Amino acid sequence: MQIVILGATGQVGQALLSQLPSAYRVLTPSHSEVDFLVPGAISAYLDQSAANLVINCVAYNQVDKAESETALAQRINALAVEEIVNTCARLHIPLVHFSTDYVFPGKPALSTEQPYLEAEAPGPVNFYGQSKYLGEQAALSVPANLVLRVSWVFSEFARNMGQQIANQALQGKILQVATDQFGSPTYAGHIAEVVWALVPELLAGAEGGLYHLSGNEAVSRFQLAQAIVDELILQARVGSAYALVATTQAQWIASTTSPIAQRPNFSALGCAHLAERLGRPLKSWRVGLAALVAGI
Ligand SMILES: NC(=O)C1=CN([C@@H]2O[C@H](COP(=O)(O)OP(=O)(O)OC[C@H]3O[C@@H](n4cnc5c(N)ncnc54)[C@H](OP(=O)(O)O)[C@@H]3O)[C@@H](O)[C@H]2O)C=CC1
Ligand SMILES: Cc1cn([C@H]2C[C@H](O)[C@@H](COP(=O)(O)OP(=O)(O)O[C@H]3O[C@@H](C)C(=O)[C@@H](O)[C@H]3O)O2)c(=O)[nH]c1=O
Repeated sequence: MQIVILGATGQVGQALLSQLPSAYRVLTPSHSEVDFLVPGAISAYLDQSAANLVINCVAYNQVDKAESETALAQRINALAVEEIVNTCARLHIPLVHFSTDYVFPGKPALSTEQPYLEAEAPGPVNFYGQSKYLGEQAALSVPANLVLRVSWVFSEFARNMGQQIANQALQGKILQVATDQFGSPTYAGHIAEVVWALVPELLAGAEGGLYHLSGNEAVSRFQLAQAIVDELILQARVGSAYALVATTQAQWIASTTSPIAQRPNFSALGCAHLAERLGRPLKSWRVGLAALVAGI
């Protein structure tokens, strides 16, 4: 079986490759080989690929910049996804695609809120979320396609918020982190595990659908950063006296000079639906902390 992974240099792409089951041959075209900004490039590549399944990890992920670079975000997160969906449908092969918690407007910033379920109405509050919403809806127009909404992804691969926090702490910088934004962190290695568990069903013709996939626990940005610092201390990478400074989103926005997009206050994802399909509970995001820190 031949699988095409688009965006294999990103953190989810690298996690998928690091756990690639030996049963599959994989093609990983580079950004320049299949540039999502070039209409027709994706279909031309997939047409000659002899793929049995496509996994799309490409995204325009810069939440703040997306507010001004709307055409770029729209092209990569929505229009290019439509092109993948149409090509996969014509070739009669399934697509695995990723969406985000930022399709939701957010609930009040309280750790006691119930995580979002798939049945709840989206309503993005920023352009990144809006473009991802259009992309996921295009993918879901074909029943064979699987869309996994993931959130606050971190890993030992590529650039991500977890690495940013760890690097700043390692440099001894004072790190101010918001206590009033809640979400569910997701370890990219766990995303890969789940994808490879579901691929055999998809290849056998099972329906895809929409599922939430996260580390199954709502925490604040501050709690996530604290967990990373605790791991740095545990691995003796920073001294035990290192302390984070609690802040609020409003203070964080006020302290930055560049324009900031609005973000949901609480966007944790509830994963019971996916756990049922997998026949096992989702793993905690905390399983990825040791790998994150060891990789820096
Ligand atoms: N990161 C996060 O916190 C979250 C991510 N997601 C979703 O998960 C999925 C995977 O994200 P993640 O792995 O973090 O993303 P990354 O930002 O780590 O990787 C993005 C990938 O897209 C590629 N890419 C960017 N622009 C183009 C283009 N014009 N043409 C072709 N390739 C391009 C990059 O290639 P190169 O590096 O070579 O330029 C890279 O391989 C995405 O759908 C994302 O929206 C959802 C929620 C949270
Ligand atoms: C870097 C930093 C962030 N923050 C807080 C404030 C702000 O709300 C939020 C922004 O951080 P980031 O820019 O890293 O996060 P952001 O880019 O908004 O992260 C999102 O990325 C996209 C791709 C997704 O799909 C989402 O699931 C989510 O992971 O974190 C701090 O409080 N202190 C800091 O030093």
